[in-house]
Amino acid sequence: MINVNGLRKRFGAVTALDGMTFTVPAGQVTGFVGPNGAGKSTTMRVILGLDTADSGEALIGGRPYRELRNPLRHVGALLDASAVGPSRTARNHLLWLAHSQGLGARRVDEVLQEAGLTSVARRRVGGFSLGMRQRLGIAAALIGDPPALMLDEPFNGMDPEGIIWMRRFTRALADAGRAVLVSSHLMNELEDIADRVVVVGRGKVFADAGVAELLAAVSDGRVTVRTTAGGPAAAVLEAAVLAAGGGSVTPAGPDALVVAGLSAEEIAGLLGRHDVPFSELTAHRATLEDAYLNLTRDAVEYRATVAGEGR
Ligand SMILES: Nc1ncnc2c1ncn2[C@@H]1O[C@H](COP(=O)(O)OP(=O)(O)OP(=O)(O)O)[C@@H](O)[C@H]1O
Repeated sequence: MINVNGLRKRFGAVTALDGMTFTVPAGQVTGFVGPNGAGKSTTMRVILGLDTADSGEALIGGRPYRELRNPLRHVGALLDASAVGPSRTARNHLLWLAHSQGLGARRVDEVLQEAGLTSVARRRVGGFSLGMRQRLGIAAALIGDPPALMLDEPFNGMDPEGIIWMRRFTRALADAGRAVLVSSHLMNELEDIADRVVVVGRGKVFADAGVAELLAAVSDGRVTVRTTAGGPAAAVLEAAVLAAGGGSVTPAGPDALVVAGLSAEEIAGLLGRHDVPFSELTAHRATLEDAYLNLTRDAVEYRATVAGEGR
């Protein structure tokens, strides 16, 4: 588990962190979302001891990074995928890292395999695409088989196939019991992989909540019914909505109705019992992007952050 508690950090006149506080629990993907300049990278750098906070603390498994012996066995990070020397081969880069942590070549070959890099292991990193560099960054983060991982904008610059791979991989890392922190400036990148999201702006946490809870808050429970029997369907559903004490049935085009106040299961049962034919029922699914907009809708301070700090 990673604990970040009251981190403050200034760079000259810029306040990068302003009391940043959150936890990254084991077995979950925690999304770390906010606009450019919100303080995500600085937080990760402080956790990893690459930057020092002016005050507050960041703990990995209860200890600050600088107190960890063989730190890569405690936490792995994907920060800047372009940071590897271009003339090194992927395998040599990982061997060097492994040796620094008292690990051998066997572990290197394992992580190369896990990251899907075995076939290019002896190629120079200078010729790697950004996607391959991201995979190498993941292999490096995993070298010490750490219980905690931090991935800073892991989807940046990846092609669609790489994005799918990275999403599945991230999810699997958490399912295997690790604490995983994934930063992104786009909420929808975290759809289906994050269990929780920590939304940040101007160096502090703006919202910290479970994804299921966030989606439930914005889900309006509407269902679209596609049917050629619009009249009879509307009659049956309007009666049911009335009996349920609230909701609505609204025509939407020549062969569709939008129903609020009844679940898709209830609608299917009702239409079936009344022999009203239908070809499709679609429950409207709220997205994380909807949740993000809902969270930040009333926040003047946050809107100002979003509008003013794009790089
Ligand atoms: N080394 C530095 N020197 C001066 N200012 C810095 C430095 N590092 C970060 N900052 C500033 O601190 C603030 C937070 O930056 P940070 O990179 O942590 O944000 P971020 O949320 O990770 O955004 P991005 O997605 O753009 O990386 C920004 O205003 C940034 O310009």
